[in-house]
This record gives sequence, C-alpha cells and structure tokens, in this order.
Amino acid sequence: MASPSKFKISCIQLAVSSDKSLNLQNAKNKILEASKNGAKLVVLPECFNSTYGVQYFDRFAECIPNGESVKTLSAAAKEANVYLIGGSIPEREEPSGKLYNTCTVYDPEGNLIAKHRKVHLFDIDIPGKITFQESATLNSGNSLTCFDTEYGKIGVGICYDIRFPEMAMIAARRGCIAMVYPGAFNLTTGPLHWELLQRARAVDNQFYVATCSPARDTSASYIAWGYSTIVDPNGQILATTDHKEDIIYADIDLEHLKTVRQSIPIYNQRRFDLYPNVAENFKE
Ligand SMILES: O=C(O)CCC(=O)C(=O)O
Repeated sequence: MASPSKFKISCIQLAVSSDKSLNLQNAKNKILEASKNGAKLVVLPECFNSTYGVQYFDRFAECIPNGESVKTLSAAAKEANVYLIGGSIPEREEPSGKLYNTCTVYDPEGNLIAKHRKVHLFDIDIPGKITFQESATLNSGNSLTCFDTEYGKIGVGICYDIRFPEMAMIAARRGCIAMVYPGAFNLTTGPLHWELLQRARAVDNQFYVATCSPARDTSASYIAWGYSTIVDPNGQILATTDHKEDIIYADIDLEHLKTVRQSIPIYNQRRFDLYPNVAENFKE
C-alpha cells in the first residue's frame, strides 16, 4: 500500500503537577482524546510527568525502559493506536546513576522505538531575569535522534536543542519531514525566541516543526511559557495556543513539503564545497 501523503499531528499542552500518577493519568486521557480527533502522531511536553527544575530531577527520575512512565506511555500509544513522542522525563541510567532529560518514542503497537537524551543542556544566565543550570544535575546525550514511520522520518530534539540549527539540518539531510521539540521555554526567553526559533528551523530546512510545552503554572518555581505551536515548511504557523492546557492539531502534508522545496530549491543549492565542515572552518 502506498504511504499516506497527509497525516495529523497533535501537541498536548498538558497541565503538569508534582503528582506523577496524576500527570500520567492526565497524559493518557489526553492522548486518547487526540487520537479520537484523528491524530496519528501525538506529542507530550518536556518534563510532562514531574516538576521541572534541577532540584527535582533526582527525585522524579526513572530507569528506561523499566519505569512507570514508559509502561504508561507504551500502553497509551497502543490503546490510542498512535505514534507517541512522549515529551521528556528525568532518566536515571543504571548502574552509573547518571541523570538525563530523555524523550521516549513509541509506535502504535506500543513498542519503544527511539530514545533521545537532550544533547544541549539548558545553562543560561540572563542578569536580573533568569539563571538556569541543567548541567548542575543532568548529563547531556551524545547522539542525534530520528525515527521511521509509514509517513516519513521524524527528528526529535528537546527544548534548548532547538537553538542549534546544525541538529535540525542534519535531521533534514537524513530525510526527516519534521522536527519535533518537547520544550518548556520561560517568561523571559519565551516571548523573545520561542516562535522565532521554530519558524527559523522550519524555513532553514523546509520541513515541519512542532513544539510542545507544559501549560503555565504560575505557582511553579520554573514557569513555562506555553504556546505550543506547529509550523509548516514555509515558516507559517498552522496551529498554536496560549498558556493554558490545550491540544493543538495540524496536518503534515508531504505534497506541500515537496512543493515548497521545489519552488525555492535551497535544499539542492547548498555549497557544501565552501562549508564542508563548519567546525573545521573555524580553525585558522
Ligand atoms: O532556550 C531557552 O530559552 C529555554 C530552554 C529551556 O527551557 C530548556 O531547555 O528546558
């Protein structure tokens, strides 16, 4: 059977609390709701199962695949019959005990088909606004991630990873039709860069970009921006929301992607002879 040329993606902007069981149950209900509304690929937010913050990662961390979050997500993907990009959870690696910010991905049979450990840790210091140092407790992943579906390849990054265009570009050159980022920007960098980065990655690579944030909780120590968004290969916003709990939907249309790439053919016009290896070019 020919691959379908269009399918629905959905991002669940989940209200996340400090009660893990409640978060998992809420996520499962919303995954089933998105599926009933036609979604074939469902995305959860960064740190969807627990409170986000360096002081919380250890307390909430689980092993993969032997933790309760993986069990719940696998069952939810199967029951909903969807591909599921399971946001991220704090992961404890055994026996090293090292912690990671990790996204797990499931196929519609509930098989765990990919795992992305956040590659670029969120270490920033904007004086008077926000200081955050994920590397105080987390380790960074060492590989780039994409997975196959019958619709096409999908790339995955987590939040701060979106600031690194090289990662998205490699995904595009590997044939990805979309890059998906569970993420939780904040009240400083959200209004500054959240939408801009998504549209930039989409236009750079002429593919779809989707982001999925937790809903905003003003009583949390880290307040998420919200505004989960889906962008098309022209950089146009197909779906977005505000800061409250919500589910957004859009079609990923492979004919549209082809048309955009044919109309402005930068994909085939790159001068790799001039920039074969960007890092090498910095060496004098
Ligand atoms: O890049 C930013 O401004 C925010 C990143 C972030 O919140 C994260 O990586 O968790």
